[in-house]
Amino acid sequence: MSTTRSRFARSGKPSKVLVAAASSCAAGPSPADRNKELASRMREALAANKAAYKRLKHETLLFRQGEVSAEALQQQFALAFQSQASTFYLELAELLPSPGQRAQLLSAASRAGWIAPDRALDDGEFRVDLGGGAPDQAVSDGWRPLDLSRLQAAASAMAVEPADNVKITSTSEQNTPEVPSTSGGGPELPPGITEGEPRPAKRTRREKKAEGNGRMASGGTSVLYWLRQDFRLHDNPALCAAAAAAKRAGGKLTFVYVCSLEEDGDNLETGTSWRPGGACLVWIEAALASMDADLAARYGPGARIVFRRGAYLQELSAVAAAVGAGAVYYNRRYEPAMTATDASVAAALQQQGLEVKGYAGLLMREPQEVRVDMTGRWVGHFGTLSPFMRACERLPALPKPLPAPGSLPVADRAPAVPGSMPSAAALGMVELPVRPDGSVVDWGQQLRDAWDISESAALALMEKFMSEGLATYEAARHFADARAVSLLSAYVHHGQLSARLLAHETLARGGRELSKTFSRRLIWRDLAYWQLHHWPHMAVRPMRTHYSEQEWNEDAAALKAWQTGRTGFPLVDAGMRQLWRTGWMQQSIRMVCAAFLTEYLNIHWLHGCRWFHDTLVDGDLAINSMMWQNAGKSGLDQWNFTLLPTSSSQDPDGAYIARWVPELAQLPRKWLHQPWLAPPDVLEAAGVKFGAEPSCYPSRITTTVPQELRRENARKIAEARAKAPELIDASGYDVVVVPEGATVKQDGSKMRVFTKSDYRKLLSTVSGSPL
Ligand SMILES: Cc1cc2nc3c(=O)[nH]c(=O)nc-3n(C[C@H](O)[C@H](O)[C@H](O)COP(=O)(O)OP(=O)(O)OC[C@H]3O[C@@H](n4cnc5c(N)ncnc54)[C@H](O)[C@@H]3O)c2cc1C
Repeated sequence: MSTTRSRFARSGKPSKVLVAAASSCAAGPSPADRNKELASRMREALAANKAAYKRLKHETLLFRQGEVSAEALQQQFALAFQSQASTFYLELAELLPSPGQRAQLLSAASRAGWIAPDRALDDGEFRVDLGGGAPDQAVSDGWRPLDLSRLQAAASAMAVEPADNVKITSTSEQNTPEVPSTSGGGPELPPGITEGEPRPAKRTRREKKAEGNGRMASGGTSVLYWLRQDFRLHDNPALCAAAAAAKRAGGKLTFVYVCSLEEDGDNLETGTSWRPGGACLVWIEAALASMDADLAARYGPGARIVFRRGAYLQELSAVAAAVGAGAVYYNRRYEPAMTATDASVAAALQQQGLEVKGYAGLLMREPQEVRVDMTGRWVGHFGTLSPFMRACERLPALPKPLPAPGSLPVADRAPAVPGSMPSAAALGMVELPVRPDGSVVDWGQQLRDAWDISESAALALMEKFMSEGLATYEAARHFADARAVSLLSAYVHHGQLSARLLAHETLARGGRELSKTFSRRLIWRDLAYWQLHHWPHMAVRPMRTHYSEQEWNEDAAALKAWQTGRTGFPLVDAGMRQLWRTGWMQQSIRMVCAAFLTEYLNIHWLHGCRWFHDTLVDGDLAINSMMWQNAGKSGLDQWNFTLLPTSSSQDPDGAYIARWVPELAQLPRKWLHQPWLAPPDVLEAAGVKFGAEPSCYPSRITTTVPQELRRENARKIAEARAKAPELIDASGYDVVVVPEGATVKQDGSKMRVFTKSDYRKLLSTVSGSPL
């Protein structure tokens, strides 16, 4: 423990070095107001440092109590230190008046490892000058550590005043901390580093020597590209970097996929993370098969994927040894179990002498990058989209998406690694029940029939949406038949479509003007990951902690009816049947089904969350948990609208119901949403019979008036809230304890979250005390 403390003691100091650097930079020709601004930024940085220190003290205490592992604690230390330094440097650079000064500062920061090398490049004109080669080459150049003399040459070529008066204290010589290296792609990278190489660890003499001849420290020349949730060639930062590294070292690139579900999360019953559900596994298997074929067709047989089943570490080590790899590259994942797994695998591989590098390829903004600021102008409640969006806007612009590599340094022949499986299907990740007669029930076929699971299909669908759907999204996105939505969620979730590419395309095609809502959808996605990062238990525990006291119904029969689409409420049943058959539902229908379970049946949102996780092809721990928490009213947001299962606005002509609930297909549209109201002769003419037999449409599982059911649910929420007055503010709003690091200013403080007005009013009735 003392080592960790001393690490922080050293890493907590660099603000002094930064201050020295900053003041010498500011002492140049900058006007007085720049200095003022600089001083205030520095004060903020120092305050943030203090908050980080408090947080680390708390984490250390938890470590002593055995609640936090040594590894997690070390990561916290590394993050706290790096994030302060990185943010500070980047902000400081913005304030400097001349490109020469900026370049010097960023370059020094990059050499010291405080910011990613590509940030140093990202400074306007310099990027142009240094990225002058062929597109692939420019990309790979961009990832290399910078050489200051090259920057200075570039500056003088552009006749930029060399900033001689600026004396920058390079922290690399003075104060390189011995924090655990995150170059292993651990989850925690500093804000501001959205992609590129993580901060390099202090290089050994052997490594420095190896760099001279382009070889990796281990002596291997080849690179493993570890595929996970990034089944694509376009805009794939880890792939571009891996290819460039292998080219530099004169080695080959090998693609490897390891199936180790056990290490990706717990099973559905327990724990904070759930391994991918059944529908997602079907998708992954097909995505791997399609990518394997694409790779071979485009780059030759040497690009075929090596399929392994077993523990990540063991399998990656075995493949690395077999192909002579000295490095493993991958795009990061963000679910709690996955980040923990990745960090420990990376650390162990590094111990074996392999270079391990993680990149940001799944989200637009990595969760640890965004800090919400609730102190300025009020734009919305904590945890909702607006403050999060504002925090994202303060970050550097998103880098442009990368093209698919034109060529890859792969072997001439398909890799033959003993112990590998011949195909994705042979990994056996999808469990298929066997009938008594021995035949296999391939339930995944209906999903494969419903979707073209390939990168090319994702790109084609995006193009179709851009040219046909985007313009109508705003007005027609709520229709159940998905006439105006993109249908891209599963492709985005599994990394077959880059979120960053989708965002860039949307912007380029006038998305902001055509649909404010669609332009924000991917920010919602990042918000979900930000929530999961700060509330790692959000898949299993209410984020408003006092809601865990809520009394729910335990009604297995009702739950089963909901899952199988036999509730007797046609819109709910249509949605749940579509989910089972295709693994997908349009958002409003997901909301109708979710609200039906929680508000009308008063069944715990966790049951719904689990079912969706297992049956959705886009089943995403972060988004699914966020949406179900909100449906269950215990999330940071509460749905403040009524979704009646009998409403016809999502399916005005009843075609959606008729498609998925064929028992009602002949019923006139007027009665489709509430068939129990249809006169007997109409029912008879349409051939509709109510009953439990499969040929009949089920009778309603509840005949209580929906409004009364909702009132009852609200009463139960009020009772739970009344037990925790300390978590309710004077105006009746719930408060949550804000996790450290989630905001710019608030660390560990209590913050008000949006609370429906009827819940606020009801509370005083239940608790008997005026608010
Ligand atoms: C109870 C419930 C559970 C959900 N579970 C998931 C899930 O597990 N995985 C999932 O991807 N979406 C989930 N959603 C969000 C949303 O319903 C789907 O993303 C959307 O319906 C997918 O269709 P689309 O691609 O046509 O979306 P579009 O409307 O075209 O949106 C484009 C993209 O934006 C993202 N997006 C859209 N809505 C949201 C949202 N509310 N939050 C975060 N990102 C969003 C998705 O990546 C989507 O592909 C859930 C919604 C509800 C109400």
